[in-house]
Amino acid sequence: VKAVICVEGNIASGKTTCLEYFSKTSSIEVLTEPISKWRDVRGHNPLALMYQDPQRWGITLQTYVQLTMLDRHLSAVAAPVRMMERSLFSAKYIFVENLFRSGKMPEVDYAVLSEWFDWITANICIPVDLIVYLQTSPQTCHERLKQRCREEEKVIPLEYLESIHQLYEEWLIRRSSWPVPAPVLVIPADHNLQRMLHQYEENRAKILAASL
Ligand SMILES: Nc1ncnc2c1ncn2[C@@H]1O[C@H](COP(=O)(O)OP(=O)(O)O)[C@@H](O)[C@H]1O
Ligand SMILES: O=c1ccn([C@H]2C[C@H](O)[C@@H](COP(=O)(O)O)O2)c(=O)[nH]1
Repeated sequence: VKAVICVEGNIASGKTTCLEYFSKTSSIEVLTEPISKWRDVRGHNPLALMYQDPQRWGITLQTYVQLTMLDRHLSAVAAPVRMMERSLFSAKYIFVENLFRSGKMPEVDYAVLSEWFDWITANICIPVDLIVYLQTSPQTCHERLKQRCREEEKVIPLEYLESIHQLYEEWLIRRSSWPVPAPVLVIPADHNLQRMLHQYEENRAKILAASL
């Protein structure tokens, strides 16, 4: 039986580090976010453009994110357990929603993206068995983001991470915004690396149980 686990969390919450840890398990295959594609589609960088001018380029980035995430979800599974970074769902429920709610996405762009998303989810089966939510404070993410130093992300203020955090909490904890496609395992993720790895080990059985 194959299982799909999506690792969700704010920007720089530690998702890649978590996936890297579990990639050492032979029964687990890991799919990281297609961010290299978002930074280079035929020589263009829609991620950088979006941060520079979200009003103009938000729909461009999010259309491409939606395509590349769909491609990830539909790619052939090669191991008993698949762990992937984020999902088609968070692209829409967190990032598109954030652009729209903050007034940075025109209503018509939001409508077109929503029509696409609704069509995809109504016509294509996107199986998810478990969501692992790395729950952090926006301050922690802000510090880790500065430390990581991705060129495109230098313009991200703390307020942006606070909005993303609120949307994640509404979706996965308060469950007041959008449908949650799978059970949620919450892992507090403000701790240092050593403690985080220890917590991943403690949660290993629960995570792998998704494949039973
Ligand atoms: N528990 C931790 N404590 C301190 N720094 C961390 C921790 N986990 C990850 N980092 C660092 O924070 C940055 C963001 O982590 P990363 O795993 O890339 O997050 P994400 O994939 O969620 O954006 C990286 O520089 C990483 O080395
Ligand atoms: O739908 C999306 C998904 C991601 N992004 C942005 C947010 C970050 O700048 C990167 C992803 O980096 P992580 O460190 O893996 O969180 O891409 C977006 O704008 N829209």
